[in-house]
Amino acid sequence: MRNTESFPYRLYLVISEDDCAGRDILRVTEQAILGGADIVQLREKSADEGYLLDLSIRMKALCGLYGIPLIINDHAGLAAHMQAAGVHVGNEDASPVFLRSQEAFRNRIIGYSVEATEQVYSDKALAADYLGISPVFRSATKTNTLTEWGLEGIAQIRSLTDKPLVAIGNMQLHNVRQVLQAGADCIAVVSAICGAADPQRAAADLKNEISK
Ligand SMILES: Cc1ncc(COP(=O)(O)OP(=O)(O)O)c(N)n1
Ligand SMILES: Cc1ncsc1CCOP(=O)(O)O
Ligand SMILES: [Mg+2]
Repeated sequence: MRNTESFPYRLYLVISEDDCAGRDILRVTEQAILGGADIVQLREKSADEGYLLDLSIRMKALCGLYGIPLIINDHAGLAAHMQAAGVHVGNEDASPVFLRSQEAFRNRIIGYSVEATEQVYSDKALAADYLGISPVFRSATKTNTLTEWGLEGIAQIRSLTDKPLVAIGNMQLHNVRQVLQAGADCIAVVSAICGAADPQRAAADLKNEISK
């Protein structure tokens, strides 16, 4: 049986200030939540430490108002320090095995990106709460990627693990149905929400498609 009880989320907003087309990141996040995003990841790749801490605290307060978990990308120390719901790490980041051994992460969500088949049944994947299928389709938002998994890749990963699977990479209204049918549990989105003229509407349309 798939283990989605520990990770019941279906629409995952991944966001940075740069993704918001000049709009306020907190406002875009709130609109996405109002539209149906049920988990949020702050993914700032180049913000300085002090600024990132301040922004994460404001994001956590906003998410807290709606009972939405905040995941911090890459920065495990920051996630623990500010008591975020969890951290997302890839293959260049802290290992999920190491993080899980730390008291601070025993009860926090750890997400891990899978970029190659052998990673799906690795110790890192076993230690994680969900696996990011990274990327499902090529995306202009993140270009330093390895495998474009496609629908066949999702089905292959599904056959190898019961971990909750988060599909990321060019997730759009027209492909989420097939992505879920192929075996993903959750859809993670940057540009289709953050770059939309109406982020709330875009999130609501995606959530509606996911919930069909
Ligand atoms: C949900 C989700 N899946 C995959 C990623 C990618 O993480 P990573 O491979 O560490 O790359 P960066 O995001 O750090 O550039 C993600 N962030 N979220
Ligand atoms: C962070 C990340 N990890 C794999 S693809 C990607 C970017 C997804 O962005 P978009 O939803 O705009 O394609
Ligand atoms: Mg990373």
